[in-house]
Amino acid sequence: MPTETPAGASDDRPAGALAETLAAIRPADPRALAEARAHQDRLTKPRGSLGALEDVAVRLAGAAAACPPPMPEPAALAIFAADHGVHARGVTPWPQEVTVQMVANFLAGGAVANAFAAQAGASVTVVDVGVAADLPDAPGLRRHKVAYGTADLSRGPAMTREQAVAALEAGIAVARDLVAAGARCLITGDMGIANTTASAALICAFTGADPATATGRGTGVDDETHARKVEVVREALRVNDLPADVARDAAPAGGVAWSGVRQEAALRVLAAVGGLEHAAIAGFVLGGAAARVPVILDGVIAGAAALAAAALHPAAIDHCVAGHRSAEPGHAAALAHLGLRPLVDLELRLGEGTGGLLAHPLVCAAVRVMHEVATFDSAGVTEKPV
Ligand SMILES: Cc1cc2ncn([C@H]3O[C@H](COP(=O)(O)O)[C@@H](O)[C@H]3O)c2cc1C
Ligand SMILES: O=C(O)c1cccnc1
Repeated sequence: MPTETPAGASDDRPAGALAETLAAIRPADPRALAEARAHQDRLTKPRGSLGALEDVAVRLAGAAAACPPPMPEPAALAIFAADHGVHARGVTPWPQEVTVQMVANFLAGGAVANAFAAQAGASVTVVDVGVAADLPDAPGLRRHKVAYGTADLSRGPAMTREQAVAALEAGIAVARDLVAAGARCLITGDMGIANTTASAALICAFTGADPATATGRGTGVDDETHARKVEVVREALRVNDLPADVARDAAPAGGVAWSGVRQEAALRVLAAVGGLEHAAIAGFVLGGAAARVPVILDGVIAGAAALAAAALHPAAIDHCVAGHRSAEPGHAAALAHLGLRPLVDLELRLGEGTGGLLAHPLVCAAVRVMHEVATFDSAGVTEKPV
């Protein structure tokens, strides 16, 4: 993995599917945004009375470059599964084999994500990007294994640059295929024991947050394990030479145009402290954005991955909706940095895509208003005097 990037060297820009996807991403369309805002104000309701749902509908109009935007259904959930070398540091009480066991559970339809997906009418695809075991064939399983888990991010880079790019491109391919199969809304999901540690490290590197504030209790670790987890995140940032100025390099700065240097910094951070599922989710976000299909982000793992996607191309976030805010403290930091307001806040701390799935009916309702609600003119309702 390159540790230094010659400034502006175009040869170091990502090539292949990643480069093509980045080149295809367009920011929110200003005309559709303005039209959607104006349309909201003509509907038979007091201005602003649908609160954050109005913002969601306007956001999706900008993303689709169409007013009203297409209904975001059917939805497709992709659960990206991978293992983590940092598991060896005792950052979670759960054995690593729970990752592969939960993959089997998803495929059998027995997880919370399956129940919520059934409720939302969403399809479920499980993607092996880096589970530390071989999986038998099963309907609904996609194989994109890049490695049998990452290396320990507290001892050195978790991935090589090539592995990070391969996982990004796996996520891009999954998004492309789900859209080709008819999905009009993508929902991110994850499974990977120990992945809240990698999430915290990514959030610190991309936002400059301190490990003590960004590192949470994940599946519910005790005080002693939490203290160790914070130290492991600190070590990861030190060992991988990721001080606060790396975050400045890699993070989107208010819509500033992206550059090869920024992309290299983003790839370096992602490879150093990310998981294979984080890279794949970042690619999934980029793939949805390139296809102008909205992406509902799940919890802290998705938030960390979206920071990587934003660093690769800030406009990708124009196509995202934050499904919920997880109980993990780093998630709030990630959402604030991305400028995203979560739709649901139910103290969930599960992952798998559960928070994204719960938000899907809200996103649909917000868009349906744009399609079906009468205007003051069409319904003959008197507006309040100005
Ligand atoms: C049975 C079970 C099901 C899960 N489904 C999602 N996660 C969530 O918990 C894990 C992250 O927490 P930590 O960093 O503390 O290990 C991830 O696998 C995440 O998807 C689960 C965790 C468990 C144990
Ligand atoms: O925010 C999440 O998605 C989350 C939190 C704790 C454990 N697993 C996932």
